[in-house]
Amino acid sequence: MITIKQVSHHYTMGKKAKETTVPVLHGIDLHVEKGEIVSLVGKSGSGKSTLLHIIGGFIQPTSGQVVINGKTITGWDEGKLADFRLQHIGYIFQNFQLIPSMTAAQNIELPLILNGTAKQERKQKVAEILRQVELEAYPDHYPSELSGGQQQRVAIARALILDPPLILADEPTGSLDSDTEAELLTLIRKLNEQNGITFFLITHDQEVAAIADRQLEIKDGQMLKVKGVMPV
Ligand SMILES: Nc1ncnc2c1ncn2[C@@H]1O[C@H](COP(=O)(O)OP(=O)(O)OP(=O)(O)O)[C@@H](O)[C@H]1O
Repeated sequence: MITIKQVSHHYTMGKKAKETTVPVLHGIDLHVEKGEIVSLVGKSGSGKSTLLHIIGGFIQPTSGQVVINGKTITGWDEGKLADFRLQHIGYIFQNFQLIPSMTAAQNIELPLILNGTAKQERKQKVAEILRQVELEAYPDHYPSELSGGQQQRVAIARALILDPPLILADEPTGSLDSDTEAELLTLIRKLNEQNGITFFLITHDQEVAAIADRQLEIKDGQMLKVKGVMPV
């Protein structure tokens, strides 16, 4: 599902004459099988988010190759990447990133509008996914009228609505208390087992890392050690 070959990345900062480079990732190799849950842990600044953004095609690596669901996305233009993301990748973020002026149902419906799904089918799919994340009683609530856990379930429903085979999550439980976190982890496991969705999760949290089939650790931009099998 994800193959990363010798990916390195540095950011460039400052004005042209005084540019400095910030090296972040160094020769990363990584392979995630379809249907796996893989977690990535590492200290702040170790390069986790940069790697996630590279996997999602938001950042082109300085060197190396990224293959997602059989497609080598390295070097693609933004339009092609945006289409690819819509079909293949769902995102979940720590701060949910819901649109505050839209209800739960409207937030979830948005990707369906973007991909041109007809209205009746949209309504049907939103109702179905609201059931799956156990929010059928809250379609008309705005994000500010929902708890943190409910907001994150709306975000998960939005990530799932186009049936992507892969979900990338950046600290998905970072804003939740421990009970809500446990509920969310159960939901992730259920979605993995029932729908076969592959999850790649960045986390600081051992509870989250523990639900993964495999746990990767990054230190100073290099893959450190792997619980289970080797990353490639
Ligand atoms: N746009 C940018 N320009 C310059 N440097 C950046 C940029 N984004 C990140 N960095 C630097 O790259 C390094 C890795 O950042 P990254 O966000 O990938 O780390 P992280 O492991 O996700 O950290 P955290 O756990 O704190 O979110 C850091 O030193 C950061 O300052």
